[in-house]
Amino acid sequence: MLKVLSHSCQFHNFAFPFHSTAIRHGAEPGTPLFRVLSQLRGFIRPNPNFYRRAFFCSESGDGPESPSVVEAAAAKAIEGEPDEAESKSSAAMVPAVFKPEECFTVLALPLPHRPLFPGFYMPIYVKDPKLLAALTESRKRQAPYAGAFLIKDESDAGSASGSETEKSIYDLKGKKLLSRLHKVGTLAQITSIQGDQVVLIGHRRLRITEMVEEDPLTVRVDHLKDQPYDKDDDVIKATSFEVISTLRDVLKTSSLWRDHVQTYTQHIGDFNYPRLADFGAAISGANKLQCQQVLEELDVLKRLQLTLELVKKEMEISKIQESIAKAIEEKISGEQRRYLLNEQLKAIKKELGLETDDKTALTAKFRERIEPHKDKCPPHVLQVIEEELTKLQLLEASSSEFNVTRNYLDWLTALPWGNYSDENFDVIGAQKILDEDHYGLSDVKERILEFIAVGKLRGTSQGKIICLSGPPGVGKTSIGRSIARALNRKFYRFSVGGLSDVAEIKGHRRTYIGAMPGKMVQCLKNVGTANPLVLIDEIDKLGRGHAGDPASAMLELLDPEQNANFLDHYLDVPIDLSKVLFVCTANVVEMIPNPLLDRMEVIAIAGYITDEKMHIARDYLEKTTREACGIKPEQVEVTDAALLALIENYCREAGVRNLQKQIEKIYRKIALQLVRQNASKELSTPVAAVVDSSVSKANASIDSGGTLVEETEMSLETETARADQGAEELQSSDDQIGGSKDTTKVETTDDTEASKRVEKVSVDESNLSVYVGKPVFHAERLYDQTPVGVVMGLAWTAMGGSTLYIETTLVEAGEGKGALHLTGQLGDVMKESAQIAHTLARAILLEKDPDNKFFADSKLHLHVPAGATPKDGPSAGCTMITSLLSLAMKKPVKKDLAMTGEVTLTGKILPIGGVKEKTIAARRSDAKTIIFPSANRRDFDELSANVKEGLDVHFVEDYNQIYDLAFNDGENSDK
Ligand SMILES: Nc1ncnc2c1ncn2[C@@H]1O[C@H](COP(=O)(O)OP(=O)(O)OP(=O)(O)O)[C@@H](O)[C@H]1O
Repeated sequence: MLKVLSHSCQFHNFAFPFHSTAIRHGAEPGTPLFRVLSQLRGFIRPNPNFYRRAFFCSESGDGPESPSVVEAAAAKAIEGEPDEAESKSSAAMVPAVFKPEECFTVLALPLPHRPLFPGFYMPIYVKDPKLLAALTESRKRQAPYAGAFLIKDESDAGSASGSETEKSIYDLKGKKLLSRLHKVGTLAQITSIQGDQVVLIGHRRLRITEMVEEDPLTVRVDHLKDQPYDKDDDVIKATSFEVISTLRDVLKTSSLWRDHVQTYTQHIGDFNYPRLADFGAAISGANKLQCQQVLEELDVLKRLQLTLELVKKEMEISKIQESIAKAIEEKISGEQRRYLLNEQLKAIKKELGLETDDKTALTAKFRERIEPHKDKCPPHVLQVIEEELTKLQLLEASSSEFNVTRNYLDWLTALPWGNYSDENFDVIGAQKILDEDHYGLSDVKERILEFIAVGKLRGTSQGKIICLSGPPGVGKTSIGRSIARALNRKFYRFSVGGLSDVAEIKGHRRTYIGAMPGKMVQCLKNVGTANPLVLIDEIDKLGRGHAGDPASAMLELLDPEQNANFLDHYLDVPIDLSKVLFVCTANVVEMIPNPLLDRMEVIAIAGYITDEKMHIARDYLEKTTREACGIKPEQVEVTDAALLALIENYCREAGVRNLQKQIEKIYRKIALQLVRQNASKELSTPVAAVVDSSVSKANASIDSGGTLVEETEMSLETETARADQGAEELQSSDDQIGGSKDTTKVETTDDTEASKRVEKVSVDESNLSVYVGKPVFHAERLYDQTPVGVVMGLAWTAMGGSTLYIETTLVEAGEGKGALHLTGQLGDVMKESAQIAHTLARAILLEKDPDNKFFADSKLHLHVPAGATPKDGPSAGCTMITSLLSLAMKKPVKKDLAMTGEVTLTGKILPIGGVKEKTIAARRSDAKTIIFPSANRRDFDELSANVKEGLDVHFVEDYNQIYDLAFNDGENSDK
């Protein structure tokens, strides 16, 4: 059994003394071939191991070396001495003293990978003990020769892998094995046998003629001789030079070959053309069949040509190899360079103190941040910060845990621990600020001033929860901002409308990816002080949470008992929120969760009456809008009549947001008008002229345009044309906006500079619709004098108070037909209230007029407009009774009467809510007499004088009093 040691025909270096004699034989110095080979030697660097290199063996076999020397060299190679292993594939050249030409019967050694070329070493493994014994025997008999033959590929496909070929070859014997061997092989000298390892040296070409013995396979052979050739043949010379020059080219790029060539040129004495061909083929990486072809070729020229083909291919490969190596080297060296430079830069920066490494820089940053607050910062927080900083140092900078810790420290150190803004305890100054920002709202302002006064006396202020409730646009949010200004606290606002995730308030746990602290921690970081004013908007619209209850979380946040140690899930250290002043806003107090409401100080802002709105519009909204639009006060005049019309016909709601929008609309239009005027004037001459109100601005422009042409004597027609065009544009804009020419005045005052000329736009009742469109509200009042069966009631909505009419008519009359039909989107409570009213009205009528069977015999229809608006509540009870009685008695109620109050079955009048809103609504509808339950007297008394002014208000306990007021003009009423 054979196992080949090296896969390609690799040549091991063997320690062997150099033959200076070798150079004496062979190519003569001075011949061209010699010169080329000498040049080739020039590529070879001097090698200190040179004298220990191995050589080719001399084909003639008449060299001076004994087999024992060769054996020693082979043994060394097999043992793998370091200097020799370095050039495993170098060639070997061994002189021999035997007479191989006498060997005609040899043991056949199959070579699975490559043929053995004459002059080359090849170590193989012989696994077949019989063959090994025969080889050992023949060596002992001083005939240490065998035939080495390449194995043919099975089916010549060459697809079988090396190990498969070996396996199948091991099983073959005799003829079968013979048929698998190439007929041409090499006579190999057995130089050493160690265990199953046999080192062969190729000597001469053989051809198998017949089989002599089957096991081990022994064959009879012919010795092949190269065909005679002419040494001076030009073609042979040229081909061999080409082989040499190609080898030289390969040498330039491939260090692998250097050793081969070095060895070869050292043995230049043995040089001849056939040997050159063998050498080229043997050291090329060509496949075994191509090598076998070279081996079988006896025509020297052809052999050289075949070899040339192989070395050329080798050169191409080596070029590719070189470019690959170069590319990789460039890449690696580029990266290395970059890395090195970066490291150097870091080191330099560190040395200069410009930068420390990431972790140190981070730690320093956090320490620096906490340093100023260190004495004010609670010890437990300092401890956590220290622990986290230590942890940060231990963590790998690229780990996710590092990022989590860094973010956590970022939050923890960014909070204003113990950092409070200096509070303002100056009551007078605070009042000034509050008055500056808002008109009226005396309740709220008073409460804030009380708060400041307490703070001043105590020397410190305690966090409180104030809840501002009221319809939209009454200034709840803006007063919150103003309170913060008055108290000199930082302001932070967040809305909790629809909030359903507790994490928004309490933060996420740090374990979640993308975890964030809650709103309150964000607020503290944002404002940078621990005592801000936090406005929590829309607390009545707090969502119902699916995971956790936001209301309870809000409770923990707001409750002064609990929030001194508020625990955010993310921060995980208690925060003191007791110094924070919370102001909440709500539209409907009833919607606020009870435990929260319980802890709040509710201040209701009911809405504004016309008079208040006038003040707000004039002194606040107009001013801010004017500034926002960049208009000077002298450029515009909005008359009182226009404002009143705006409030009464366009903005009837309780708040002033809509009023603000309308004023903005007016001012925007004025701004456009002014800019257009200026634009057209730039085309014409600015001239000092006071234009009469009846003269249009367009004409003024045209006049001035004309003057310009005259004065400057510019006969440019185009200029005039442009002025004309400008005038036309202006005319059209006047038509749109100015409406009547008398109402929009343009005044041009002669100031020092022409640019300071002022035009005044006036807005009054007559041209208001040009700015804000047609009136939205015509009249809330449906009837001038309410007919029989109709009574004005008063209602409260989240948008403020409003008047509503209760209308009752007779559907049909007939004995026993008494019934009541209700319409107007009434809720259950209101329906019940209507039933009570029906019953009570019947009882009262019976009492007042026992013969009147109206209710018993009439089918009635009670309706509450507007039908599209859902209504509910018991406070229209007394209005319904009055409406029913009015119809029954066919008597209209007193003119300009409005009433509200819940009625019991016995006729008692119970209190209602929203007195202020209802009073304001009654005034808006021009009601002169109002009836309230007497229990609401206190509420009414608290109203400011301007709201109560000019109203005839009656407080009643019993329905009979209302009856008197409505039908008998109030003889017995209590005012
Ligand atoms: N009394 C007032 N004096 C001056 N300006 C006022 C007054 N009341 C309201 N405003 C102005 O009206 C506008 C609307 O007010 P704001 O937004 O505070 O209303 P709100 O009550 O918070 O409404 P919502 O309930 O819809 O949030 C603000 O520009 C505010 O300045």
